[in-house]
Amino acid sequence: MTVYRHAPQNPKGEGIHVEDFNFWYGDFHALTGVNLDIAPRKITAFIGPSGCGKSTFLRCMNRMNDLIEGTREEGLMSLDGNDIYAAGVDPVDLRRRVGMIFQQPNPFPKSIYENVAFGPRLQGVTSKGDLDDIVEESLKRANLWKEVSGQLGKNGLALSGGQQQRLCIARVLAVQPDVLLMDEPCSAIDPTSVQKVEDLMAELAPTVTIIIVTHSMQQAARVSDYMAFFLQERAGEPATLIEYGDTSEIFSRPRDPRTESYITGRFG
Ligand SMILES: Nc1ncnc2c1ncn2[C@@H]1O[C@H](COP(=O)(O)OP(=O)(O)OP(=O)(O)O)[C@@H](O)[C@H]1O
Repeated sequence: MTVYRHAPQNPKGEGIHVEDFNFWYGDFHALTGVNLDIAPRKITAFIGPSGCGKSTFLRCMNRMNDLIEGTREEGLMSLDGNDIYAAGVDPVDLRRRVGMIFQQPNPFPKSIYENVAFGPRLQGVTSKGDLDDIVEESLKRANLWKEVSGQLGKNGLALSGGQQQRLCIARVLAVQPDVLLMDEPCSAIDPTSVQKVEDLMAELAPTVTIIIVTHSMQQAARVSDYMAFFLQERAGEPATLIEYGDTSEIFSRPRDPRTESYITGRFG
């Protein structure tokens, strides 16, 4: 089954383009016939019931699933016109351009400074002045600078959960990604921190393409420009994209009755 749904206007061919994409974990066909274009420098939310492949699809976008043995994909997925699964693409380089934030904050057991400087150092930045500037700018972009500027030597793990999540965001921003993948980034942090992460997403969106997996319809409504609804209709069958479009339109006029059932809380 191939489902093609409304794609945002994207005249320059930028952003992530997906065509008839399928994905398998061993024999299990997890995703089928996904077609969509992710708008550059906007916020797109992936929604759907548990197990409908949202995280799987997100992880395909920076080839994180390559790290799981026995996985396989078919179809096209490109970033700014370049096939990310083409031979010769270095997944490590791809993951610098397409950074990821997980549900559980996962700072390194190092200082705040070293967490943020880690990626730039790997990229060959050695000057202390340059690293200081990158650390400060990244922490500012992640809305954490004011809280930690006087204690950059403190262990990242000693921060609160919400601060740790923003530290992880600063660590990703330090290598200047084009895309930020966020897999339920707010489900393990307190409400005040949720607000800070959502504010920061809005601040970053003009420069970074953001894709967020969320179980919260309220969060999807608050933060996203576009929304994609995934569904696995029957156990054992692959999930697929059911509806995709402008968030406010999907909430006010869903085109598919299954989307309407989900957003009105009738299942999932
Ligand atoms: N590493 C894995 N190996 C095998 N199957 C997997 C693996 N990860 C996920 N799956 C299966 O793929 C399907 C999609 O899972 P996925 O985690 O992508 O869904 P999801 O929509 O993100 O779910 P949730 O909202 O609960 O996080 C599920 O049937 C899941 O059991």
